[in-house]
Amino acid sequence: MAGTWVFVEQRDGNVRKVTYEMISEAKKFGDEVCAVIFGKGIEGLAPQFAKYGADKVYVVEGDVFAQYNTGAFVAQMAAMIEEYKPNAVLFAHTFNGRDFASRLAQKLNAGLATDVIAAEISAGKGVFTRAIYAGKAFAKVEVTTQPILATVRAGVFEVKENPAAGEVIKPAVVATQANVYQNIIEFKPTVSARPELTEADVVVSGGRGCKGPEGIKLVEQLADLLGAAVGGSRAAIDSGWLGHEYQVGQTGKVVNPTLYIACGISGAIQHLAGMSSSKFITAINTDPEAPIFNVADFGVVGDLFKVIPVLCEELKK
Ligand SMILES: Cc1cc2nc3c(=O)[nH]c(=O)nc-3n(C[C@H](O)[C@H](O)[C@H](O)COP(=O)(O)OP(=O)(O)OC[C@H]3O[C@@H](n4cnc5c(N)ncnc54)[C@H](O)[C@@H]3O)c2cc1C
Repeated sequence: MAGTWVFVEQRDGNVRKVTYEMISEAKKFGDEVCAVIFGKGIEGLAPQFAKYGADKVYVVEGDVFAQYNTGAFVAQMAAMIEEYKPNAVLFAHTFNGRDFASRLAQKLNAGLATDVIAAEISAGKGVFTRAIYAGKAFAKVEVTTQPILATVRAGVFEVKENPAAGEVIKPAVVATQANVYQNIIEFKPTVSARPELTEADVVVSGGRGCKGPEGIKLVEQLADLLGAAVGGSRAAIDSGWLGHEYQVGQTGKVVNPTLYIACGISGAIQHLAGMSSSKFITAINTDPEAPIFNVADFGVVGDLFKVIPVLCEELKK
């Protein structure tokens, strides 16, 4: 068994940055690195993976792969693993990546490390660091079955250019419509000019302290001046001030930006689970005892309705 495979996370030909992060990191393990892409009309994407170090690109085209669906993707990947025998397969720790990797692990009876933030992979052994207890502690887990499977958190590994051959390989397509047991009837993406929450370099989030849509508007203004994504605590989401897709935390999205600005968010453990690995954390909160200040690099004890407008004015200068 040889080679580290990286499953390409893409939708409609838009490749998520975490794919390049995984390819760049995989180079460190000294083994052959292969990108694996499933989709329809995606062959043109193949050359871009070579730039970051893909020695080979497995391209699997077909109608059945037009949208992510568990049955067909698992059947196809399992057949390819059987044929090519990679040492490890990495997936993005996204909703689809989590679904895919866990179902594949079950089918192959293989070990899976999830939400990985550091990895060491050698022949037959993968040692991974992952956050546990909502980010309060870190566990090192060893996967000893083959292939080694892992889902990787976005934003933890650096993207590095490292040109490689990128030889395109077209494996036999074995998945058919018979493997599809749920159809996506309609897909409506949220249209936003802001960066995608899990990939943004800066995230500005609002919590219950925003007190309503007016406070959230201030958060959005600050985000737009910084070219940032908007996020929210569950309290803000449950109050209906932001859609569910904005929730950061244990039951929402995990973000890992360079800068996370928490506005009117107390810092409950379930919220920290989604943002505590941000490189720099800033908090605006009226309560100096708020737990968010325990993880903040920089904090403003103050009323967000006063602090954010001043910040916005400064940023406009
Ligand atoms: C199983 C489970 C899963 C959960 N998953 C998540 C999750 O994924 N994400 C998540 O966020 N939560 C999650 N929660 C909820 C979590 O426990 C907290 O209830 C939630 O994060 C609190 O949101 P908040 O910080 O906005 O509100 P609060 O805790 O009410 O904090 C509001 C903060 O705003 C400050 N404030 C008030 N007025 C102002 C002002 N004018 N200016 C500045 N600051 C002000 C206050 O001092 C306070 O610190 C989960 C809970 C459970 C049980």
